[in-house]
Amino acid sequence: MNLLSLTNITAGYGSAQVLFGIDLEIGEGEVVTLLGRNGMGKTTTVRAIMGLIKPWSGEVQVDGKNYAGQPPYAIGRAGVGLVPEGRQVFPTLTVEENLLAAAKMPEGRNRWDLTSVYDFFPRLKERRTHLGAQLSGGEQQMVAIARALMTNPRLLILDEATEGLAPLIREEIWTRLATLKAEGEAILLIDKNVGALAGLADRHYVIEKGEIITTVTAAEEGQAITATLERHLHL
Ligand SMILES: Nc1ncnc2c1ncn2[C@@H]1O[C@H](COP(=O)(O)OP(=O)(O)OP(=O)(O)O)[C@@H](O)[C@H]1O
Repeated sequence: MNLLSLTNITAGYGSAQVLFGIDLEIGEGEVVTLLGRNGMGKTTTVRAIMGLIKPWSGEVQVDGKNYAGQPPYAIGRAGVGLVPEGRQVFPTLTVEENLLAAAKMPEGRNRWDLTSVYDFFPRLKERRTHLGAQLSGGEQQMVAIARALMTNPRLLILDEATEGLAPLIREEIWTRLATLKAEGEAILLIDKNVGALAGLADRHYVIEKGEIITTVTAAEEGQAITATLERHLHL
């Protein structure tokens, strides 16, 4: 059974339809991307998964149970953690307060706590008493990821995790994600860039105008994966 399975999701804002039947699956420990140019419906798909908007139709299943239309805490409790677009770190809370605000240890899942996220991101330990507003973009991104990890998710969803970051910090984030993958964490990466993701992910979904137009499997494409993805993305 899939960890997450989207079936024929349609959704939009007001009367404007944005998603036209999204099908997407993620298995335990799989790393999958959702790639597409600006405005194609990536963030809307994430919002539909997380219960931040109500899908017009279709199912959002976790372990075969449908959560479509349920509030965000329900999908969170089921084991899905989000690193939102724009990071959304609380500016007037310290790093540590940001992390503790999210902390959760659902039954049987206790990999992450303050100590282990500080081991994972030593920079955050150094900055633990600094306010969110005082952090660099890269540090804020680390807080956003660490905060999602503090919920001990089985599936981590990252919406444009490295947008606007300097290349070196971007590399560091990808390295951390590769470590999570090696530990068996399932990850859904949303992005516009294919370069770094091509090597990290098992499978790629390409979204265009609210529909998945193709699925590309890393194993099948081998070295040619970046070129294949760029062709599908019309880059
Ligand atoms: N809150 C909103 N209200 C109305 N329309 C919205 C809202 N959010 C997004 N849209 C519209 O929905 C469409 C898809 O947007 P979405 O943010 O899902 O795209 P995206 O693929 O994530 O792109 P980006 O990379 O620019 O974030 C766009 O036409 C956008 O203008």
